[in-house]
Amino acid sequence: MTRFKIALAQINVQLDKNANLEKANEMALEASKNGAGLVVFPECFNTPYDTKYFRDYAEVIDTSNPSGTTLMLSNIAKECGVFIVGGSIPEKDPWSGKYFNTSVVFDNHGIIIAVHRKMHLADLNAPGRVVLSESDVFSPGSDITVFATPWGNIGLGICYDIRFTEISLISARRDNVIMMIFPAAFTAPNGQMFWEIYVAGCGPAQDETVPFHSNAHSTVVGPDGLVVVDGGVEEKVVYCDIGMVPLNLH
Ligand SMILES: NC(=O)CC(=O)C(=O)O
Repeated sequence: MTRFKIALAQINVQLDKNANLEKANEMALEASKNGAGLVVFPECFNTPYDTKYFRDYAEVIDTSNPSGTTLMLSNIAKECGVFIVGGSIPEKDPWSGKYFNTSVVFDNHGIIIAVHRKMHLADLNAPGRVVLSESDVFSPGSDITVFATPWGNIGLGICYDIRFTEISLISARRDNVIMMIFPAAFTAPNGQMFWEIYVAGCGPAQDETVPFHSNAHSTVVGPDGLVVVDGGVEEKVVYCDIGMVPLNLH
């Protein structure tokens, strides 16, 4: 895989849409100066994440004649020479009158190369923490989205979509993606459950004398993405104390 740097612009989203757009511009410029080839914004990066704002902040997304936030992102991508995954914005479809939670992707010339409408809407009911139903406003999208980059194909979902692993599986198997990107506005602590997990893989030992040449290297990767244990190639039991890498409990 060709190497590239991704930048995740963790904007502190404000009520003022223009302030959010200016911040996006500023962070993309900084990211491109720091060598990023791809910049990602959060879910609803131009709108406070609350159903009471979605209709008022919604914009039409006309891919052949971009305007508003979409035009601004296109210009940033062009000026900075970076690919942009435009987080998501509330979209109003002028034909159906429906609203969608939509991510627009741009190449480094500012051309729109993908549009993803969130397929799985977050209807959250945790009294005292969060009670919010996206489906009060948004309609679900229907398509799995993959876009091509110089580094390989990349799959795209929005926040709650991550819970439905079929999206990632189909993108990996059908479109051979090198990575999945999920702009998100996870509530705490839900995000932690989806982004900070241990993964363990256990393979057979290597044996040069048989036709099947196993990779071996049974591995545990921690929630920080670092390899905690690599079992090498010999036959052995590989142990790992799970919980050694603390979850990030902010
Ligand atoms: N924005 C979301 O989709 C929120 C979500 O999924 C959560 O659990 O929080």
